[in-house]
Amino acid sequence: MKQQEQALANRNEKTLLAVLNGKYAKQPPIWLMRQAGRYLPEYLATRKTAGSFLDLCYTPEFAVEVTLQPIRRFGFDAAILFSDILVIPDGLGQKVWFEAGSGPRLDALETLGAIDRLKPEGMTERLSPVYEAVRGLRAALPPETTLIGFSGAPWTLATYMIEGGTSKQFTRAKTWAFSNPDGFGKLISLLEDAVVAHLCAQVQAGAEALQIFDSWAGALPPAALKRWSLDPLTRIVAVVRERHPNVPIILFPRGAGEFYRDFATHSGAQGLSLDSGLSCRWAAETLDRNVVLQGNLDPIYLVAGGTAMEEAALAVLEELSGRPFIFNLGHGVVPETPPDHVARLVELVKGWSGGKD
Ligand SMILES: Cc1c2[nH]c(c1CCC(=O)O)Cc1[nH]c(c(CCC(=O)O)c1C)Cc1[nH]c(c(CCC(=O)O)c1C)Cc1[nH]c(c(C)c1CCC(=O)O)C2
Repeated sequence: MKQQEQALANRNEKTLLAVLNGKYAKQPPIWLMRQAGRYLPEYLATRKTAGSFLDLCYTPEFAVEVTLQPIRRFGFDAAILFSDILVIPDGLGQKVWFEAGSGPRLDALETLGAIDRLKPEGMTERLSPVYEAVRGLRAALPPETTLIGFSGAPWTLATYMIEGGTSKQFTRAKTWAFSNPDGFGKLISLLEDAVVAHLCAQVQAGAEALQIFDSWAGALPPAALKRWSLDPLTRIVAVVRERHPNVPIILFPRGAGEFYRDFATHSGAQGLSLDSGLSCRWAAETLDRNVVLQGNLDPIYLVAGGTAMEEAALAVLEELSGRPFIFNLGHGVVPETPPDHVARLVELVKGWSGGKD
């Protein structure tokens, strides 16, 4: 191939997809959880025009715009659809709203009987603006940028639905799970189907890779973590992969600790997103080499910036880059993050030359 054509082909190759399919890249691709959001002045401006947070999620034109903002600014290798995990309960007919300062609020499920009032039929129709945004993004994104669709995991969604919002102890959700596992299992099973439907609809609209967030996996003790996080996610991966064998799936079982080993060997996922609590060296040495690792800089290093951030990012690169790897944070970008620090991080990862040939 002539040099010019080769350069063009390389430019159009989606590095992140190639890595998720097991290809080693000397320089790892980079994207960040919550790369769109309140740390960007342009997000705050769009947010003001859009009305409520859910209006922003459900207006394809605005959702496309805020998804593209961090791509324009930083040239990340992937765009993650701008939406929220709580569109699933909203689409199931449970009331969801966002209050400034106190995070998401839901009309909590008070009894197991409330599960029967959820409306799984018609959910994807109600969420059609989300899929419309995915379609718009595929048309708007540069050819080298991978489009990631996402969903919350059944356990994490169940915590919000039962607690009525964010929780510290998860007393109500865990009490249901521990004292009436059969009844609680009905909710998890309904959510498994909803997650599969939501992910497949995103793929049909053009999502090229998927990430499932189990943000509160770490709140469960071992036997419950297996039953309510690992097992449902394994079933979801199997069904989605059967329908869409070429779409890689990344799981993020935040706080799952040594269970990351089981996620690597048993879930069937192509990628595993590491939280910041895990040692990169431990992960590199322990986790099955068939799974692509993603992570895991502590997001507060991005607030600190300077040499502290640079040294921590280099340590992640050095310890994880010997295998197919995607640079990311261990959790989402926080609103206090100066955008300049993000620019510096991207420059550092893109300019890194320590990877093995
Ligand atoms: C648990 C969870 C939620 N939402 C999400 C998770 C899983 C990841 C994680 O653990 O953080 C996932 C999520 N939420 C959002 C995205 C968009 C894509 C991206 O990552 O850029 C994604 C992938 C936008 C958002 N979701 C939310 C915002 C802030 C809302 C605003 O603009 O006022 C954004 C940009 C609101 C939200 N939504 C949720 C919470 C707890 C909050 C309030 C906390 C906060 O304010 O950061 C639920």
